[in-house]
Formats: sequence, structure tokens, C-alpha cells
Amino acid sequence: MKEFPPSKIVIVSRESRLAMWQAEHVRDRIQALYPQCSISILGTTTRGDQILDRTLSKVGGKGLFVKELEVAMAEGRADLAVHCLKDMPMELPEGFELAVIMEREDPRDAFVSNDYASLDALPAGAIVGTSSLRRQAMIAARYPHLVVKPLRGNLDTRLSKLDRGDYAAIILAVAGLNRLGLKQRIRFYLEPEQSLPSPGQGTLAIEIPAGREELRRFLAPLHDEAAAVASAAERSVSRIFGASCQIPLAAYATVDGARVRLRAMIATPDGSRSAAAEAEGSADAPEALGEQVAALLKAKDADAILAACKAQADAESS
Ligand SMILES: NCc1[nH]cc(CCC(=O)O)c1CC(=O)O
Repeated sequence: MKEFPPSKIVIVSRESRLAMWQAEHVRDRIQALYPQCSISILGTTTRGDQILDRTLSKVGGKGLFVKELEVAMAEGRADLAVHCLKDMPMELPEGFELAVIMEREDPRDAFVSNDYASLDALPAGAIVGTSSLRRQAMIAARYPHLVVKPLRGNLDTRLSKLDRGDYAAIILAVAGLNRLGLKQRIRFYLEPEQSLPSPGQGTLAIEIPAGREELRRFLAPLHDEAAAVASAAERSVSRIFGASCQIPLAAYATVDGARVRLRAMIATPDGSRSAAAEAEGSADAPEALGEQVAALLKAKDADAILAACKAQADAESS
């Protein structure tokens, strides 16, 4: 058994401004709980950051950003890593676990533009930037007169591409903009009814090496049960559809005491086909609720939508 509470904690982080903000946020939260603890942040550049010009899903998917952080933890150079839950694969590699799901921030998508007030205000042919298939499908379905173009890079890069005129507007997560003090860039908030969020959107999670019970206990005050229940329900839907970057999938749960309402949507990237479903259940069994909503989606022909997704993806990569 290691000492409790630990006298020293190392947080490993990617060096992007958002990742650093998140690491510093967790550092400050831990420091407030344990004033005696010495907490440092170890910066690292991941392979995911180095290959931004290629489609992420083609070079290893969501896990890519995480790997080097896990290596640092496995080698004992760090105790924990902070992640956007949205970017985390459904199954963690053996030897790691998500010990903490933090309180959810704003889960909505944001419309950002210098010239237009909302998606509704964009003229035909206007270029909207997003690399999220979910957002792409939503725009294609609701605004067929707009043109969606890929948008990659960290938040500051994406905003500078907007500012230099490559796009009429871009769609980003509200949470990321808020964290970086960029709230004033938001022209319009897309409500869940307009743009159903991604599983885990707006939620931070803390990953630790599995089996470090003393560390888990140490971090427990940062855990938020309502956020954990919501994300368990949302991620259960993704797990069932084998979520990868290739499938536009939305799942958004709200928790009201002991009740959970889960809404989910699956679509083809071109927005031509989609299925939506929702159900309510007990906060004691969020995964079962996710399975129930996934079954409702399947009853609405989600498997055919999945097959159409795969066909569209194959056509694009060939
Ligand atoms: N895919 C990138 C990503 N992962 C998490 C966030 C935002 C913060 C969050 O949802 O926790 C973003 C940026 C975005 O989607 O605009």
C-alpha cells in the first residue's frame, strides 16, 4: 500500500492549450483538496498531434492521442492523465481505468462566425467547417444548401482558419471554447434538439493505472455521480454501434435525481438517412438504458444506416 494521501502527484498532459488548461484545472482542484500535496504537470507531444494533416481514423483512431500518456503512466513517470471523455475509446487498454468522471460542463455545440449570427442566417453555398461526422450529418440533413468542409487542428488553429476566411462559419464544442476563455466567439448555441451532442461531450475524465486503489480514493472527491451516470448511458450506445470516427452518432443523457433520459441519433455522413430514439430509465442502470435506446435505433433500421456509412466511407477512401 502506497502512502495516503500521496505527497507528490504527476499529471501527464499533451501540450495543446486545451489539454494544458484541463491538466491545470485538475491540478488546481486537487491542490484545493490537498494543500500539502506537491503536484506537477509533465508535458508530452503525442503522435496524434504530429499527424494532424491526415484523417485521424485512418492512422489509429481516437486511442492515438492517449497512447503516450499511458506510456508515461506505465513507466511510473506520471500518476494520472486528464481527458475529454468524448475523445476516449470505449475500451481502455489493459492496465488503465477511468477513475473519475468530473462534473459535466456545457454539452452543447457552438456556432462560431464573424459574419453570420446562426446556421439559419447562412446563404446558399456558404462553407461550414467541422471534422465531426455527427455535425456534418446534422448540417447536411437540416441545411442541404450549405457546404461542409473538413476543419482540423487545435482550437486556436481552427479559429484562425475561420478568421482568415477559409470558412463562413465553424461548429465547435461550447465546453472547449469556454475552457480557453473564448466564450465571446460563440454567436449561437445549438440546443440538443438542433444538434444532439456526442457521447461524453463537455465532460472531463481522469485516467489512472488500474489497481491503484489509494490513488482512486485520493481522487474520489472530484467524481460526479450524475455525470458518470449520463456518460455510462451515452457510451453504452456507442459501444453497441462499435463507435469509431466513421459513424455519425449522437447520444445525450440528462439526469434528474434517480431518473435518466437518454436521446440518441445515428445517421449517414451525408445526412440522407438517420434514425433517432429516446427512452427514460433508472439512474441505477444507465448501461441497460443505453442498450434499450440502441435496440430502438436498430428497430428503426440503424443497421442499414451503418452499412450505408461503411459504403460511403469506403467510397471516399478508394
Ligand atoms: N474532438 C475534439 C474535442 N474533444 C473535446 C472537445 C471539446 C470539449 C469537450 O467536449 O469536452 C473537442 C473540440 C470540439 O469538439 O470542438
